[in-house]
Amino acid sequence: MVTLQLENIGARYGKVQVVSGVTTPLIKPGTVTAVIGPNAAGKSSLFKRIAGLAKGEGTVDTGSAAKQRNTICYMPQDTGSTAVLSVYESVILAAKQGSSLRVRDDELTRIDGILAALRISDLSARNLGELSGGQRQLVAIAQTLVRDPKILLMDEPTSALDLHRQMEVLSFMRDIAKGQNIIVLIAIHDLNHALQYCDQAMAIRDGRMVAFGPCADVIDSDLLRDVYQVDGHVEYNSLGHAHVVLRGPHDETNSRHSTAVMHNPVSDMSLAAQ
Ligand SMILES: Nc1ncnc2c1ncn2[C@@H]1O[C@H](COP(=O)(O)OP(=O)(O)OP(=O)(O)O)[C@@H](O)[C@H]1O
Repeated sequence: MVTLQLENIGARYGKVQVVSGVTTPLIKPGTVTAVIGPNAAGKSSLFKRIAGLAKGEGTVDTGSAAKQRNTICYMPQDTGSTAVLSVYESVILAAKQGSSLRVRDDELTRIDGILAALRISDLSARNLGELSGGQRQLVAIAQTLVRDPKILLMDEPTSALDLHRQMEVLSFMRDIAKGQNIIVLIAIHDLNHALQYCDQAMAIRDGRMVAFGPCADVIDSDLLRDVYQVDGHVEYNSLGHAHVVLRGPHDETNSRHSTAVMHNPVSDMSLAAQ
């Protein structure tokens, strides 16, 4: 069974340390975790470190999936490609990465299924260079999914998508996590989407994890103020769905609040582990 646990994870570029001391509780299969935090907080760097693409200290424990092929797949934020390939060719190459180039019928069926689920089958014969930003992002999602990862790290996978597609893709990712019993981590700026589609949230600020737990516990007015420097709160609508209501940028000079981060990552983690 795949699990994910980070122990004292750091990430650095050369001598510059950008992530430090990230320790999580055991992340279970079948869950979607939102990785949230402001620009330059270290979300992408943490993903790269987990995927082995950035240097740094600490241990990434993936449970019994450790030795399987494609245990961890990272879908980067920048999905631009200038390769002279059709969409279908690029997805086949992604599926065959690191193995024989012979493509079996069942693999083609699986690729067709993923393209259909993302509603991009009609793009199959198009060249990558001719696609819109949103279309390229959907192809990148397909390229990641066909590798059949056990742990999927998606860096702002919906940033170029229209509202309908954003909801469709996030709902699809949640279904895949539950249906295939895999672990999905999504770096995301839209806190309402995190509340709606993710089971739990990890908040990063200045390269450190400042909270981890169920979304409704992590995303609150303290987090908005201390991590995002905005004033606001979380409300529940008649369907019981939580959503963030923002009042505006937090003005420190008019505030009697402390700027200390209110979440205690350790107590939040114990809450998450219950
Ligand atoms: N290749 C690199 N070389 C040097 N510094 C880098 C590199 N990539 C990122 N950084 C720095 O690491 C810090 C964290 O960046 P990172 O991309 O991890 O943040 P992020 O939380 O994903 O931000 P965003 O929400 O803006 O995408 C930033 O200060 C950034 O400038």
